[in-house]
Amino acid sequence: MEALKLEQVVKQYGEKTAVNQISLKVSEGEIYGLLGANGAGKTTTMRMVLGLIYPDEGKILYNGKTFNSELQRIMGYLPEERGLYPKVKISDQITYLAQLRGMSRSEADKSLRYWLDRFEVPEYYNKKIEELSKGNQQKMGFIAAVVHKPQILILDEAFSGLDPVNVELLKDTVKELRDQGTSILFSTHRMEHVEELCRNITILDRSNTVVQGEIREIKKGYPREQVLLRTPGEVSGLESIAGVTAVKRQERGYLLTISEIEAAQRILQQAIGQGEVEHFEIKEPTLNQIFIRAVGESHE
Ligand SMILES: Nc1ncnc2c1ncn2[C@@H]1O[C@H](COP(=O)(O)OP(=O)(O)OP(=O)(O)O)[C@@H](O)[C@H]1O
Repeated sequence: MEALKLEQVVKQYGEKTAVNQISLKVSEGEIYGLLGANGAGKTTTMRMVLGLIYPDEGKILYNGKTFNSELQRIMGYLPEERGLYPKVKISDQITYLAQLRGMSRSEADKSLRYWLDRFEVPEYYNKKIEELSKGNQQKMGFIAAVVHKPQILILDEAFSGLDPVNVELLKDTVKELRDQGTSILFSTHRMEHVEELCRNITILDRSNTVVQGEIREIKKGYPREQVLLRTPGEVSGLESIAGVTAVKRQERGYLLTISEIEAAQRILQQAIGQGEVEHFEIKEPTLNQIFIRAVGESHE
């Protein structure tokens, strides 16, 4: 049974449909990517899952059951905008939040100390949020979302404002939580993070689902139209090969765009005919390219 299941969920704000019939399933121990352009309906969907707002139509099921207030104990949320109070001591507010979600004071304190140690900032225990940098505030928001060991974790732009070292730290943490069985609904505009973390995704565009499924399968449905060629020297005549529509010179070779897969063999032959080939690759489309294409197409 899925930890989280949305069936044909609709949310209206007056005349405006913010989310139009979204359906998706998140298994136990899965990171599920919820993607979309600005205003596509991601935050609205997450807020419905959290029970902060109610769907106008459709169903949301948690381990097969509909929402009840007890469920708040098993859910954790890192909102896109910071949700912690700037002037309250970190230990006070995070242990308070954990207690609201069913932990005892001492369990909450132990869990907070574990996370502060894990992020190598035990000294933040006595600090206020306003005393921290933006990135470190984001890390405290993350701790507030996971301190009570939620089974369902909702992360809205979890890595925004973090430097590359902290992005890696949080990514590793998210993977670890997944491996421990947490079901994670993950929203971001950074496609490379989705490629690394998620198996299944939904791409929303202006409240509608435009792409859905396993990333590996989705990619098979898009043509492979880029060829990477690395050669020590120059290769002439690439532009005039049949099926080649663009040639970009790169640091150590070329990135070519092709309109038919047969053009790839012709490129390879042309390059071999003129000397050594260090690397040749027909690239599968990136999620970034798929996103731009899917969202672009739905606007046409
Ligand atoms: N409280 C509200 N009242 C009226 N309209 C709303 C409300 N909240 C969201 N909307 C509208 O619903 C649509 C979806 O918004 P939502 O915040 O879910 O998008 P999003 O995908 O999270 O966008 P972003 O990537 O910019 O965070 C938008 O058109 C937004 O203007």
